[in-house]
Amino acid sequence: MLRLDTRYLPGFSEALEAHREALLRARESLLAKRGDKAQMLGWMDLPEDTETLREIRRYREANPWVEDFVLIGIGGSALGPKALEAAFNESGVRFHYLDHVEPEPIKRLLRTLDPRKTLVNAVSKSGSTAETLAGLAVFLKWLKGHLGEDWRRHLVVTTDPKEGPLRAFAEREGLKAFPIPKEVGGRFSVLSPVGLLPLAFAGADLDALLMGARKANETALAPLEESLPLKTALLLHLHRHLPVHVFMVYSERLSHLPSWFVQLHDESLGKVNRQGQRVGTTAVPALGPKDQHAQVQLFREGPLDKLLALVIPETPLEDLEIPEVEGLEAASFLFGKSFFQLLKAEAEATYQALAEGGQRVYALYLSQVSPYAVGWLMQHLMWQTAFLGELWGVNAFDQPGVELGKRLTLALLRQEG
Ligand SMILES: O=P(O)(O)OC[C@H]1O[C@](O)(CO)[C@@H](O)[C@@H]1O
Repeated sequence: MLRLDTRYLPGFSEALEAHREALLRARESLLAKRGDKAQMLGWMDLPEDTETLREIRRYREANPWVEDFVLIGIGGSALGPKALEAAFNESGVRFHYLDHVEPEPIKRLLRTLDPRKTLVNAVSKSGSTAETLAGLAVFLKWLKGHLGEDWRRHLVVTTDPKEGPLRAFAEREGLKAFPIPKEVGGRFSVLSPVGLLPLAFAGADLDALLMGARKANETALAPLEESLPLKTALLLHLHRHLPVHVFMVYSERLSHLPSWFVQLHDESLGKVNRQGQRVGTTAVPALGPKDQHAQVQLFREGPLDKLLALVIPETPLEDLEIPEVEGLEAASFLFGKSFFQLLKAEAEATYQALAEGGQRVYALYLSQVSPYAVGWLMQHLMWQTAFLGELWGVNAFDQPGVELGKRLTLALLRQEG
């Protein structure tokens, strides 16, 4: 269950009414593009795709020997799986992410892994991302060197169904390859095989995850008063003059979720709009309660240039009591209380303190940090982003601004010979 709380933003119901027409128009114009594959709206249908889920499960069952799972991918090809696996790994399979190009940690990882127990998953929608291909090349050499002809069983690819160098390579070598539907972009791909394959190896409850995402789809299409993503899109729209959007999550298990959201929000919405104006707000990741001891001072007394969203769980899956300690009476207010009580008190106190400090802040309450609720939350945030794209007059599904950096990197490498 996901619930929006706007208690510190009086006048929100009136604003919702005042923007009714604009919001419904934004939704209509988004949905009108749904049939056109080039519009990249395939993420809306991923929660219904039970066929792919079955195939992923079959593959997982056929490979019970996996103890280490190396995901080579970057951006949308790694952030979603990382966020969910960190929260819901039940299997004990160890996950390693090659979403960087720093040589030392790669060499350290290779020294610790047993190739016979390692499955490498190269993930790239385009199939041509430099960081990913570099990592793949190193792991390929390592697998071949240790396993000889058996290396193919240890490499699985997730990429475009037909195009790109990675697809061509998988076909040439006869590798197992899962498709990322053409009409699904990287940062919207967490519920495609990009996320589902690693999560199957993590033993996460994929049915619940997809069920939660379907619930988000239902609320996205609901009448305005019940349409959670239209409401949160409006909150961001009303505050678009504030340059910073803090996304603060009160869950250690969800510590990677803010980074996933940052890519989704920034890469989708930070653009030149159809009128030639630069638009977008800068998402800042934050984790409670850790960032109470790092960023909250700034959030509370620094510039009033932020809209903050706090994600707060309402109940724990398991709780832990804080026992009494003799001689530590200074902490007696904690004794007999539970860790979740402490977490909740800190979240609520910060929520209030930020509002009283004059910041614009709202909360998204998660019934529990469960696959169902988090699947709902992630799909909800994708809808929010898509609606904002309509409201801000940008294409939320492309990323023209990253191309120049890629071209310059290639030019530099060529110059160096
Ligand atoms: O999945 P790919 O094609 O390797 O791309 C990785 C990332 O690079 C980008 O294209 C640019 O940052 C992202 O949109 C994407 O998630």
